[in-house]
Amino acid sequence: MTDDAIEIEGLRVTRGGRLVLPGLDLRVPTGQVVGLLGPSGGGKSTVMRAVVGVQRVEAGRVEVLGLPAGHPDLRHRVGYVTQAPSVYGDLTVAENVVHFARLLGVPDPDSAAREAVERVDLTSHARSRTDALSGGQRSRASLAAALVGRPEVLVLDEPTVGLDPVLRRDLWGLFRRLADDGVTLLVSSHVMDEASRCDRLVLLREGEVLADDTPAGLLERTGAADAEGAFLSLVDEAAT
Ligand SMILES: Nc1ncnc2c1ncn2[C@@H]1O[C@H](COP(=O)(O)OP(=O)(O)OP(=O)(O)O)[C@@H](O)[C@H]1O
Repeated sequence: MTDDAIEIEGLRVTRGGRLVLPGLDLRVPTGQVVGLLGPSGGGKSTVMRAVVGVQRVEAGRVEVLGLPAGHPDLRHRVGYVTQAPSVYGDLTVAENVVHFARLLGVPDPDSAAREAVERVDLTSHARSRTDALSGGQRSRASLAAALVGRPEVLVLDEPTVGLDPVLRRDLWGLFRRLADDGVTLLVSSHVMDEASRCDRLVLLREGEVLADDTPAGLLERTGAADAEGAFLSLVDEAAT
């Protein structure tokens, strides 16, 4: 048994003829919130796709909960929310989440769905069709669909895009509560001020890990005042 929920070694991925990840090593400790940060196109989504087992990989090892990524036994244990909402527009929020609960074989789909909708703070919109929601509400509906199976690992690709500061704060509060319950979260973002909410930060640029540290450790190492400053200092350091 390992303390790492996700273990990546030597991951090499080419997409569209371009080498996106030349040989990535990464460990995500169980029960932590790990932020995957970095500029657009740096490979964050590609790493997440590899973790959920939907990315064709050229070389390397990706293990989740001690099993190869994408293993059928992981289907119920790993939740994934992409940048594109993954709910049916012609169903209500509640209907969508109940549908996913049934697909996952959750014992009491109605009450599990109610709880998941409540967790993402969408109870007041439970009876609204998701195509009538705002972008931020739709992405929270997708998150409820991912939460309903009570996954042990949650992979969230830019979950706070399009959310106002209050909802962003609330969502990070939810991530923290989930981690306190033992869930492991890998969360990507390019909003650097969200970095302080994470237990660990992985700064990814052009497929390379520039840093993998605690927020405090990162600031100490770079002497920067915030994550953005730390990131820029590491980019400069890498260029020299
Ligand atoms: N469907 C695709 N086909 C070919 N190449 C792709 C595809 N999707 C992404 N790429 C390439 O892979 C590289 C990494 O993309 P990726 O989406 O992993 O980055 P990212 O860090 O998640 O970016 P963003 O923050 O914009 O989502 C980019 O250079 C991109 O052009």
